[in-house]
Amino acid sequence: MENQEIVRVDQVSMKFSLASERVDSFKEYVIKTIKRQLSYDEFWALKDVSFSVSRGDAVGLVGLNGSGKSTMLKVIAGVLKPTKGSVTVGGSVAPLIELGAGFDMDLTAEENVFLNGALLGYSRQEMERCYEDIVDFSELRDFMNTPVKNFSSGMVSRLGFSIATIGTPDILIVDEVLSVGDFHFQTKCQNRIKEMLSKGTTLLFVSHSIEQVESLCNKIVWLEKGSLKMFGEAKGIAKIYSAS
Ligand SMILES: Nc1ncnc2c1ncn2[C@@H]1O[C@H](COP(=O)(O)OP(=O)(O)OP(=O)(O)O)[C@@H](O)[C@H]1O
Repeated sequence: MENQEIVRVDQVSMKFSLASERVDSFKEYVIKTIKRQLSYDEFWALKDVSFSVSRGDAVGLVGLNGSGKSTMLKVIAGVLKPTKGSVTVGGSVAPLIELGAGFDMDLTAEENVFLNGALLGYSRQEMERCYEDIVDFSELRDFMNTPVKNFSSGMVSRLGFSIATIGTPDILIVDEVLSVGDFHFQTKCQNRIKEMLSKGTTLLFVSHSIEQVESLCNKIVWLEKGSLKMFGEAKGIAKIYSAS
């Protein structure tokens, strides 16, 4: 990797196998599997995608539904292993993907702060130091003793975002989280991301709002049906994308 390069995506392709026929029961599934009667369609969600991200860049991933944006982020976050190609990442990664996915819904919000912190690799002491900040930022002080199963999806996301952004990671991966929560909280999240950017964090960001991408990002990766359509300076690409 070159000095300033922090993420390199090199000829990445990702294949999913989809069952091409309907199976109505588990029994039928087992029988068909044993008899090798199940057939699968191959689906390439990413096709030979390459780009490189420099330290401090804020990269917006844009494209229509199903173009492969979330899959790309998951491959970079290491959640999915690419079928072909490779991804090289030169720093710590905080993935804000499916916020609250690590929560235990039966536990209270407070218990989940410590559980989620542990999942993100923080010690109990570190989490105790950050606890007040998390409660403040989430604006959920009155609900910290409530089981998370009673939270609305917006509240779950607020808590998840507040925990996931306590540190200053080298790379922040944000998938659509800014589209949840109300306008007031979206603005707060956007400001926190800007703060992290000003401290040198590199951002990879999926949003359906080209305005949001333009406001946060200096580079754009435009995906179309799994292929890279354009990659480069945000301003120019945003104009072409908006007009398309
Ligand atoms: N685990 C999976 N198994 C099978 N197919 C999948 C899986 N994950 C994604 N896909 C398929 O891959 C394609 C790309 O999905 P992806 O979620 O990356 O698109 P996206 O650009 O993020 O879409 P959206 O804008 O709707 O969020 C879609 O057709 C989707 O159905």
